[in-house]
Amino acid sequence: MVIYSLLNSTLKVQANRCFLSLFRSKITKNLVRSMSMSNNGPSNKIFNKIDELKPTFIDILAKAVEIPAVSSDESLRPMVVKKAHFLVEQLNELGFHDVQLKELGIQPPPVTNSNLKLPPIVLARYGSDPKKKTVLVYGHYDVQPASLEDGWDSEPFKLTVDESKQVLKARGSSDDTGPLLGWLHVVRAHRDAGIEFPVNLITCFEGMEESGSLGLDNLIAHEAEKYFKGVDTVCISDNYWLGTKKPVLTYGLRGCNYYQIIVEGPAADLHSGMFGGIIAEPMTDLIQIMNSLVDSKGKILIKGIDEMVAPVTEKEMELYEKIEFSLEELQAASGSKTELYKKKEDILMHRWRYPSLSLHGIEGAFSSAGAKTVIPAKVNGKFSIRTVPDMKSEKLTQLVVDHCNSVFKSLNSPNRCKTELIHDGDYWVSDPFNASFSAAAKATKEVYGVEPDYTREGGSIPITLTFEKVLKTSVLLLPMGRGDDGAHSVNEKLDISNYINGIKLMAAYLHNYAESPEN
Ligand SMILES: C[C@H](N)C(=O)N[C@@H](Cc1c[nH]cn1)C(=O)O
Ligand SMILES: [Zn+2]
Ligand SMILES: [Zn+2]
Repeated sequence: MVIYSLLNSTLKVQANRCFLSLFRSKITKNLVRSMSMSNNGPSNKIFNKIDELKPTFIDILAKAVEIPAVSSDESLRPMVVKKAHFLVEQLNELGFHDVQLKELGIQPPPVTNSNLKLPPIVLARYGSDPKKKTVLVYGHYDVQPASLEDGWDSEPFKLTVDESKQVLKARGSSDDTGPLLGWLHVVRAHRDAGIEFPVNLITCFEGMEESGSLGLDNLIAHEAEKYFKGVDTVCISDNYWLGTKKPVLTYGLRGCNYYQIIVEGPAADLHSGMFGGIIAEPMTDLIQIMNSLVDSKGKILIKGIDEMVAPVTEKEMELYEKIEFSLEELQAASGSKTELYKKKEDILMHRWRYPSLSLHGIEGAFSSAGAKTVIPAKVNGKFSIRTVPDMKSEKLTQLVVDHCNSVFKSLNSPNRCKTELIHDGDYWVSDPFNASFSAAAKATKEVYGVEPDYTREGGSIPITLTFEKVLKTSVLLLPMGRGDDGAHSVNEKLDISNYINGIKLMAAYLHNYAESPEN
């Protein structure tokens, strides 16, 4: 009744005036949606269709993961581009319109091939009804590297359907090819079931997320008033439940600053029998510097970082108490009992709201089997720092570079040393009680029968804050996979139930958001 009279008065205002302010047009859009969707929520019909389409969804995932779209491997860049084209085919087949591949130009240094093109952004629309809300869905089609030698039980770029465990195993199954395809499957299910799509959908799929989302900030700024004009909210499905049983909605991410320390000296790799003991070895210098960054308890040893971290508040402490968490599940996910903390609060805080520094590897070092007696001439040590409020990227980089330079200086080495930022991406923390989160909480109840937990994530999705700031919209993180999926690790998997229920969750979320009286 209230809705009707409000709607009537809004429509009268419309009739009496020749224009609509942005504010009024938003209210009208919401009320019209409330009315038309009220008897029509996410029906069993769409859920049944999603169940029916399960073999098709698995088939499409199999085709997608076969393309080794590793963004960090320059030699595989054509494969990343091939996967973008694969998505374009899918989008066209489903009836998306205005499908565009947006080029981002040449990859900035540090890069080996100075003419390397960044992979394109895949933009597409499904519907453009001014009476409907517009949801932008972001996902990434690039993946982390993977090879059998890393210890995979099966070929990483071939989907293994493990019937006994009911899982889909392949690189990208959970991060992020499976969830990205989920949005396309929601469209297919609506189309095949003959159900009207509840919102206008815009896709923004990138191929550089695993390598710092290079170029995407600029594209979002450029398209804010063009392709992305009118976006009411952004939804990202590119993270995971905290554990293996309870669905979650995520309202925070850590940022990531990725660095390399390059140490070089000799003109070429040398025989350690001939030169060992008589020249300064780059690797020896590098190890000293890397060893000075973090201790075995995870404490960052670079001065000035702790001072940048926002203090814990009492209110924040209460949030951790409510969250369901199992130490055993964490141990199963890591395949070990090597955790540094035992208490839930300590573990969650150190994953979500404190920075961490991880040493990733050394390019140029001997790393194969056998016992090669070589002195590497040039080595690049790679490490990253997960950032949290209120750390500032530029200040952090200054602290890191000063620290590495000072340690190198103390070695009195004749070698050359340079420390540089490879890429950075901001942390993000949001209000988890806006219309988008409410729609997702309702959807979670409808699909899983439970209220979700509200979590933050230790990982990073560099572009999240940009969407929020530049498009001036809310952003929701709606994960599909579980905490033990093995993203970035060996034998990455997505449970079949998470894949199918995740698609239902996306569908229910879009319907609920469309019906919501607010934006
Ligand atoms: C959480 C997301 N699925 C993810 O894996 N993000 C990467 C992004 C990244 C890569 N370099 C810096 N950030 C991550 O958190 O490692
Ligand atoms: Zn990832
Ligand atoms: Zn991801």
